[in-house]
Amino acid sequence: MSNRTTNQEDAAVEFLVDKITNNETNISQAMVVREYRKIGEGAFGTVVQAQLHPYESYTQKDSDKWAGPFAIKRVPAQTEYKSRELEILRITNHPNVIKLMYFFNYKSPQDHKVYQHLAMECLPETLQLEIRRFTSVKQSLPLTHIKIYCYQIARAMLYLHALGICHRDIKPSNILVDPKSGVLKICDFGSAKRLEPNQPSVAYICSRYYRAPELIVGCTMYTTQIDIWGLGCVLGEMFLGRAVFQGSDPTLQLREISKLLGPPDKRFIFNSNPRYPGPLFSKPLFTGKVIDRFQKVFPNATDEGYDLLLSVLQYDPAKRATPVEIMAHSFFDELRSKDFVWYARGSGDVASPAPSFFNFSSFELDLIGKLLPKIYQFQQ
Ligand SMILES: Nc1ncnc2c1ncn2[C@@H]1O[C@H](COP(=O)(O)OP(=O)(O)OP(=O)(O)O)[C@@H](O)[C@H]1O
Repeated sequence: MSNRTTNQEDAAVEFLVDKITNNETNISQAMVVREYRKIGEGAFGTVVQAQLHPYESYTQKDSDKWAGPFAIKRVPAQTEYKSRELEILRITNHPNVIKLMYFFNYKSPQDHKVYQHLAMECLPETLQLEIRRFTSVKQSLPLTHIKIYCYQIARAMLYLHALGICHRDIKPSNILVDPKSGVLKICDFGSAKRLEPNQPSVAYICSRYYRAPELIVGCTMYTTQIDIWGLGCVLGEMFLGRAVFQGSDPTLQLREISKLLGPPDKRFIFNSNPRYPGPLFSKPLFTGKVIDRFQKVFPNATDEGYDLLLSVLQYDPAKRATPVEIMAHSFFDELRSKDFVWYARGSGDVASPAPSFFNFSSFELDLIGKLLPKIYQFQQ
């Protein structure tokens, strides 16, 4: 076959790649790639839906050997920044983290540049789209959906953070969901990094609305707790239907945060970055208690919801709840009930099977430790 052909029947593009590596077996072989739908476009790459076929049996056109569908992310190869994504996806293996199935490099016949391709399992939607679907009809996500999604984000973070991996770009468009099964997986490890203790990292990371306050003031010695701030922003967005802190420029982002949390403590700013040159926003922008402010901003969040939001949206990263504390929070007690039922979007009044929330690996059990009876209380 020619290197790149267009199949008229379904307008798919097919091309042969000499060496495609299976992430699980590490075995490489020649395969035909059939790309048939663009599903995402980011700052760095394109994501297409595709299938793969071993080249050796390719002539049996209608054989059942087409594997997929996969989501193939294509980014320019050999930039130090992007090679981390492959490195990280090669070592991660968790129900709430997107799984890498195959990877390969391929020289584009258009611009003759080499692109790295990551073929991942494909989920139907992003959390961003799911939130929008409800806001477009002036609703917010049902409370049970908010719980199952937030719990799975925390579970992914427990795993990633224990490996030292900080995602650094948590936001609803980097969270994939299957609204039929309720399964959630974190994707886009293009900004992720293994943080080493006492090693600085760039502060200019993470999308503006989801940036932790320490990043806004230029802290370079941050921890994986910046992802917990992102979780708090995503949780708030699920209640609200729109991003909670929408700063119109990077420094005004801190002002938006202070409208909900009150002014940042000067010590917090100094500890984050003693040379922070920006505005301190030390004047209170509302009167009354912070909890009253939360109740006003998130009228439908429930008492447990306020408590969880307050525990994660903390200026001081050391005071922010950890992933295991979040998983054990009473906000998720409904999920632990043996009578738990939920109704997937579009399922009418037919109850849907719940995703597996508690199928912990021994690695996770070690991390959970003493909190296991709290996380798993009603099922024992
Ligand atoms: N495994 C997947 N399954 C389904 N859709 C996916 C998958 N991976 C990515 N996408 C889609 O492609 C979009 C872009 O992917 P990704 O965020 O990894 O790329 P990016 O270039 O880093 O984007 P950005 O610059 O917006 O962060 C996602 O928002 C999502 O819509």
